[in-house]
Amino acid sequence: MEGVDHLAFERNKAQFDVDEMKIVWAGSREDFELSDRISRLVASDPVFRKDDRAALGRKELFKNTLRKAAHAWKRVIELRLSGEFSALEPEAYKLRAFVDQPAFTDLHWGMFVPAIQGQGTDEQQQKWLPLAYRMQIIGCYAQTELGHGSNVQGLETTATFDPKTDEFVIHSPTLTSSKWWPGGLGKVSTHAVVYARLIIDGQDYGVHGFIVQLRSLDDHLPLPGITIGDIGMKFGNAAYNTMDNGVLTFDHVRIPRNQMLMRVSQVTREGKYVHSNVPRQLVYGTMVYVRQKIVADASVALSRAVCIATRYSAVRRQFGSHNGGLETQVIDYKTQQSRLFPLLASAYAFRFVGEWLLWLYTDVTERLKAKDFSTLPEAHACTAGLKSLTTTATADGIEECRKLCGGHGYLCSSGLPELFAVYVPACTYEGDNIVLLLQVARHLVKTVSQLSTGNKPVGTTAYMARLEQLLQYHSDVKKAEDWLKPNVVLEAFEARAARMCVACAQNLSKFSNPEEGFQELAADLVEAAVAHCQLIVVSNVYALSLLHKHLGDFISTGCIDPKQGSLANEQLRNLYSQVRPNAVALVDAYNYTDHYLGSILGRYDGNVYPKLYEEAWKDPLNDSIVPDGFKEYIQPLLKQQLRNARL
Ligand SMILES: CCCCCCCC/C=C\CCCCCCCCCCCCC/C=C/C(=O)SCCNC(=O)CCNC(=O)[C@H](O)C(C)(C)COP(=O)(O)OP(=O)(O)OC[C@H]1O[C@@H](n2cnc3c(N)ncnc32)[C@H](O)[C@@H]1OP(=O)(O)O
Ligand SMILES: Cc1cc2nc3c(=O)[nH]c(=O)nc-3n(C[C@H](O)[C@H](O)[C@H](O)COP(=O)(O)OP(=O)(O)OC[C@H]3O[C@@H](n4cnc5c(N)ncnc54)[C@H](O)[C@@H]3O)c2cc1C
Repeated sequence: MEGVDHLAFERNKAQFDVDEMKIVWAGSREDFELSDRISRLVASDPVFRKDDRAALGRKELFKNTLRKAAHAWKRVIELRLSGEFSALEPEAYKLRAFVDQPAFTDLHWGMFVPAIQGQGTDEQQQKWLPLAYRMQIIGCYAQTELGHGSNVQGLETTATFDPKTDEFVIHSPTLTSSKWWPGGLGKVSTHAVVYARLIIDGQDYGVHGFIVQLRSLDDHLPLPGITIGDIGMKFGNAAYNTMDNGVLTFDHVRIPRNQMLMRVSQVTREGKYVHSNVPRQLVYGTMVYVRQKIVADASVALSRAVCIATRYSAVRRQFGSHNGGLETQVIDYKTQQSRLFPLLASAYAFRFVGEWLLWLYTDVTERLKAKDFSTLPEAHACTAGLKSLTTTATADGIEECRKLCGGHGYLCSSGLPELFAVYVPACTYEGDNIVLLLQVARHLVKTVSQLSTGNKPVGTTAYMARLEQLLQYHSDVKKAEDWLKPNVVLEAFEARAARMCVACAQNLSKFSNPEEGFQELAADLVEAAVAHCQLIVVSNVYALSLLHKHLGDFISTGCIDPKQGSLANEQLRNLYSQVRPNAVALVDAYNYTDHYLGSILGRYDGNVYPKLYEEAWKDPLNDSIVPDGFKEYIQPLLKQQLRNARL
């Protein structure tokens, strides 16, 4: 049987309506139709070809990115995917997603524009946004420096107010204050939102955002006092090297006072600092916005990897042939199922949790407009925690999918090495995942400590209100099927998270200096934060494989006993058997084109071996039969061996 027939056979086994599931995955029929239309449009456009990326050098790769971005922008205008004075339409975002190549446009639309929208005054928005919307200026987000990324309060770039000229002087006082990493900065951006310490009359008012022009709009040369370049090759060959992450230093660069983003705080003509009656953390608002977007995107990256690994596992056969019959499909091995199916479930779970987080984010944004800041800590904790949880699981999941594809998974033509290399920095950018979990832990410990003062926990920490009950809880699971009841699973997760948080809070109270205690117990705090974030995912969807993976937590906190742990495992095995006939159909429901998947192993038609064989011959090394360098380096060796043999 050929790979093609394997997948057709698998598709016939499905026990649900794949077309209906496609709508569920997309979110609505309208979203499905939009994704379907845009993905086909991209796949059929030769400019958006991407199968040649792995063999391109950095310069060609970068120029190819500029070409794609310019072509994409042309399509956006032709298809009217962008309103003259409005932000991009969802179609444009879909186009970017299916073009599938990181570019300066991500930072322009994803951070520069949102920073002005969120932190600029109405007047500043009126001035800058129309230019940005038409891409007559191109911006980036210049926050991180050589010496500080996680610790935003530690940034060193200064913006000193000069009352004589009504300007700020932007300066990089040290080597470590060089801006380092911003995407789009290295070669493209004309402008940046630069984060710098505001200094007025010798006093330091902390980090604020400033709009700074970097390059001439005529000849693209850096403006006086500005030094810019690319920071160099990054992990993976093509991957994130399509992006010009940059370095930037300022030598006393002057900008008008009205280019400080002044929605949260202002500097008057007289040099008076005025802080509006809003939390200072609103300056971090762009990061919260992007963290939410990253969570929404995690399911996309993970589902791509799972789609490739599932289809290939159905095509691939090893061992088990009797009397010359077919060997076993590797998807039928229980070990393969126990590694693959939880990832398949996670991709769906992250899809739903991403939707939920979008709802939470939209809600907090509406409240902020009405000057209600009460849910900001919850929004910060949820975006930070779920960004950390989903990106870690997705990066690990992509790598696991590569291993699930055996040797062929290591080939670039499997699509998996590049997917991993592009995705893995998501664990670091927009907040290192451990640093973000510590922010969640801080929120949890605060919630626990406020319980005694009668403060009612809300949102995702509402379960803490039942602390007494959760501390007494012991699961009453008696048979494997009991683990199928959502409430049974949810209570176990709540009790585990609550107990881990309370244990941390109790241990912290033993320290006279809370900050010292927090440092000392950081590893436990991170685990408690993970337990809480997993609970958020579980309360939105699924769970048993997580329970099995973290069985130690559940048993050591006394929520369940070892017998109940093995019943969960038994139930998990039953579930794998139920997923098995539906696996290929479940990944078909993502509705990904072969262009988007970019993988021979994950081809929709399953025609893996002939295409792998064909692809190998396209490698530049196979352009000549005898390799370049043979005469200089190989032939002399061979001749020498011949001489030695004669001796
Ligand atoms: C080629 C094809 C092209 C196609 C083109 C098509 C055309 C275009 C079409 C479409 C384009 C589409 C575009 C797509 C958009 C895609 C977007 C995605 C882009 C992703 C790219 C990402 C690139 C990466 C960027 C970056 O990394 S930017 C830098 C990010 N940096 C960080 O995240 C730093 C992390 N550190 C911090 O956030 C903070 O320093 C901290 C760790 C939170 C600590 O801050 P600190 O002030 O020290 O606070 P604390 O003292 O710890 O806490 C005090 C207090 O504040 C609360 N807090 C902290 N943060 C927040 C917050 N954010 N909000 C609210 N509250 C906060 C904290 O809880 C404490 O509260 P309490 O006092 O109450 O305890
Ligand atoms: C591909 C990519 C694109 C990027 N794009 C941009 C951009 O467009 N604009 C921009 O401004 N920045 C950008 N960044 C920078 C990014 O935001 C930072 O790298 C990130 O916030 C992490 O900060 P750091 O590099 O200072 O890590 P560090 O904080 O130096 O982390 C190093 C190690 O220290 C640990 N650590 C740090 N602090 C603590 C703590 N308090 N407790 C325990 N452990 C700790 C971390 O967990 C990590 O293991 C980008 C980075 C990458 C990789």
